[in-house]
Amino acid sequence: MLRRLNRHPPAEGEHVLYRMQASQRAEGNPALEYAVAEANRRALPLLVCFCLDPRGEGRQARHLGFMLEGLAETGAHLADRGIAFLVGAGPPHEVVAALGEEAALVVADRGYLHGQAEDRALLAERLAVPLVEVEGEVVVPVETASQKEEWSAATFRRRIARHLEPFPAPQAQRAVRVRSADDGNHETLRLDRPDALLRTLGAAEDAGPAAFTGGLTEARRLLDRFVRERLGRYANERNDPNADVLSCMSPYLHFGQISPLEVARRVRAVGGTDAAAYLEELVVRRELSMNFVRYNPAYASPDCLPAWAATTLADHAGDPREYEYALADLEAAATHDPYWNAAQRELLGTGKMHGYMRMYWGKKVLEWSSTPEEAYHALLTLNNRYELDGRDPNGYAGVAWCFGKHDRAWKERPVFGKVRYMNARGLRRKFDADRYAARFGEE
Ligand SMILES: Cc1cc2nc3c(=O)[nH]c(=O)nc-3n(C[C@H](O)[C@H](O)[C@H](O)COP(=O)(O)OP(=O)(O)OC[C@H]3O[C@@H](n4cnc5c(N)ncnc54)[C@H](O)[C@@H]3O)c2cc1C
Repeated sequence: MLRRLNRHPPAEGEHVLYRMQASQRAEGNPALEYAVAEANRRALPLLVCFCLDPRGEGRQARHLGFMLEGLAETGAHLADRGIAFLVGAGPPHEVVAALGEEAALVVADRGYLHGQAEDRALLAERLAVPLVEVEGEVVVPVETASQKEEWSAATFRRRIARHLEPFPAPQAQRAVRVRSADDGNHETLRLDRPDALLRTLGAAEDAGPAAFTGGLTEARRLLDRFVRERLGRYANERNDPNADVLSCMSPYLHFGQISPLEVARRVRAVGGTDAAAYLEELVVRRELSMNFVRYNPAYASPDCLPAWAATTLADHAGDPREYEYALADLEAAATHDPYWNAAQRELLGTGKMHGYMRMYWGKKVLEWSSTPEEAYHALLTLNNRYELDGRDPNGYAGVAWCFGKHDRAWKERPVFGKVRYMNARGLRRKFDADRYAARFGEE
């Protein structure tokens, strides 16, 4: 999906500029391919720029390190294609606007969070040339799938299904007509010295590195392993954290290091129940999250909740809590619950908590906080600080789900009201929770 973000007439210029933000890859990237086509049409070189923004609050070295690994590979792939990759530091609308002064056209990709949309709006204002946005982080463009906020996965599934047959085609890759990779005319930060960059960006180092290496090559290696060794058990075992059947695509999707369409097509080619269960998560659930942040301006607070959930939580706001923990206790995995602590330790140690435990983890914080607002804040803080895939539409939707979003009312009970409840007994029924607790037990 293409969208003009300002009304400037076509401009003469020395190059076409692609401002890479959400789609941090040189393959399967619709914004990049559109920019190549536009540069070729004008017989101009294409420059790709990426902006490291030191204003990013509370970002951990683990996120930035993973991102820089991916960007280094992307830079090398772009160079192979004859395209210069310029990395700058500073507020994006300033860095990109400066490079855009001599551009005939600026192209942007599309992230859905408020900060990303605001960046593009500021850039559209600053530039004196046309700015075009190209959507590439979804299988079905968000406004094509639905024109409004969807109530649940069931309502969204029906809408998006109409656009999945025939299944969207992969992005064709074009050669550039005019090379820019070796003109040496532009300044760029060196990605081969990530430590220096992390210092420049003021990244916090509380968490230590995550257990994943960034970049498309690693994403494809994991995807390949998933399809060969794990997909066949996905439908039955994806809710068992001891089974190790997940794809681990979320960090790579979050940073746009692999195309969601590439992942979807690879799995779909296998077919069968397991592939269908996976596509339900990757396409329906993930793109429902994009729908949520696109259409619900309050996605980062309990104000986003449906009326029934807000009402029932308010009705039970005064219920006594059996346990109450402050953010610091939660962060330190210092609760009375060995399963919850194990989940928090998995997160701290690896940068990725198992998906099934994320639900339990969120529900318990709601149960153990003095107010739903405090619980909401604690969950988003921990999720965004430690999950490698945090600060993502999926994270906002996942936290909101713990408070009733995209869900229905259940039997009423203390603290939760009619919001779905989870307990340790339920975990033990589903899988060997003690084995999981031992795996991520205290040292
Ligand atoms: C409280 C809570 C917080 C969460 N925070 C995040 C987050 O910050 N970032 C994030 O990407 N996901 C988040 N999720 C959703 C989900 O848990 C993760 O996407 C999944 O565990 C990632 O691991 P994977 O790639 O190995 O998953 P797989 O099971 O292999 O799934 C493949 C892909 O499908 C998508 N997917 C899977 N489950 C969901 C889901 N429930 N909702 C939406 N998309 C899904 C993801 O893109 C994932 O990469 C959260 C869920 C909850 C309940």
